[in-house]
Amino acid sequence: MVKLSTVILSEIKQKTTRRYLREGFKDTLRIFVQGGAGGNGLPKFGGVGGKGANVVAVAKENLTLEQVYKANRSKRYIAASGRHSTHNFILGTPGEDLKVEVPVGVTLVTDFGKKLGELNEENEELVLAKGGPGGHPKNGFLGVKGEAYPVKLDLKLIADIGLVGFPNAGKSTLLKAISHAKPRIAAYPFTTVRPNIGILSYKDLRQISMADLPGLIEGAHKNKGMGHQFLKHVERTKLLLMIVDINGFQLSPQYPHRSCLETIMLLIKELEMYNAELVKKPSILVINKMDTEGSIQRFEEVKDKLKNLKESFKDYPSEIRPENILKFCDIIPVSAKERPADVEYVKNRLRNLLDVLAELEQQEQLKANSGLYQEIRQKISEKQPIRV
Ligand SMILES: Nc1nc2c(ncn2[C@@H]2O[C@H](COP(=O)(O)OP(=O)(O)OP(=O)(O)O)[C@@H](O)[C@H]2O)c(=O)[nH]1
Repeated sequence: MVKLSTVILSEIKQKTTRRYLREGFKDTLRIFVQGGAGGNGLPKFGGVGGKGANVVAVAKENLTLEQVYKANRSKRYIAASGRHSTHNFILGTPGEDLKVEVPVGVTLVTDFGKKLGELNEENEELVLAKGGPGGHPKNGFLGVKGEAYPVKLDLKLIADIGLVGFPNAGKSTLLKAISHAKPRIAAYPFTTVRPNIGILSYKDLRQISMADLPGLIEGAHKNKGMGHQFLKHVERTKLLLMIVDINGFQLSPQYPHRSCLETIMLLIKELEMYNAELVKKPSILVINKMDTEGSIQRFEEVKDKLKNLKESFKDYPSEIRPENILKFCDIIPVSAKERPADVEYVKNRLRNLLDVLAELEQQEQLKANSGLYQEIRQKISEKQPIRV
């Protein structure tokens, strides 16, 4: 009996939710920064006070926001003041800058929404708060206070490709298959949240990174589920890989079942609601689960509709219809789970597309114009398969 119920339960239990979807997701950290005060001058001798130190952020690979937090739980970074001018040291010594190590990929924004900058390279530095000048004749020999305000550290993943799709579309399956089970877990903040990054390796040693960005569901723009939290990571990817199940999608029994075409429409809508710029990114559409029963017929039915999305979407109500139409550089039916050759083909096309984009970027042609997708499509078709 116990054995029977275990079997039944294991049948019912399809898969557990990903850990980072169950637990809270945090990829920002708010800190307080204060530049050091300038030292006072010495009017009697015309002495100038030392300048207050700056608070400087320094980018470090493999550092997480959690580590930043653990290194200083008070989250306060107050730089040293400059020394006062004295009889012995007429020129006060300036304070030594306070360096705050932060993860590569961080954007730094003040509470007033002012973007201080982003740090995308190892050891890149950014002054967060300037120290005040020392006291001198023009300020009455009184040292000035340093800048002080809270700063938000906002971490965005940097990957070449952003993999987006509704739950169960097969994102993890594809990522695992395409990166040959070498998924590297991103050094990511607050450890409970770890969007996966897979590395696609090619015979010529080229490596391409792909981030699996889960949590997107229908209605995410109304803050359903994880809302749009993960979509910010798409902003920094060079191309989008959208994946849908040929059989469509149903979030739960309370939600309507969406066909494959509707799923594509809703995905584009969600991207657009987050940031209309996202739908201008070069994208490839992967239609997954082509091994399932009836999939070939379903694909035949939808194939032509995918060629003209604008026309195919026009009769849907505006709440679910996107305003912008994403133009796919390629549409690929696959079985991520059952057919390694399909996965290899996708891997090839991604490489082709990234190569074409790099060429176009070099020629500074990558401007949003209607003929561009035609050109990209043509160029990737001319590319030879790459040995993967
Ligand atoms: N038949 C079939 N099943 C697949 C295929 N790809 C994925 N699946 C199955 O679909 C289910 C969901 O796959 P996942 O890779 O976890 O999907 P996901 O998009 O990462 O889902 P979330 O983790 O919810 O975001 C799993 O049971 C997979 O085994 C496929 O090509 N064919």
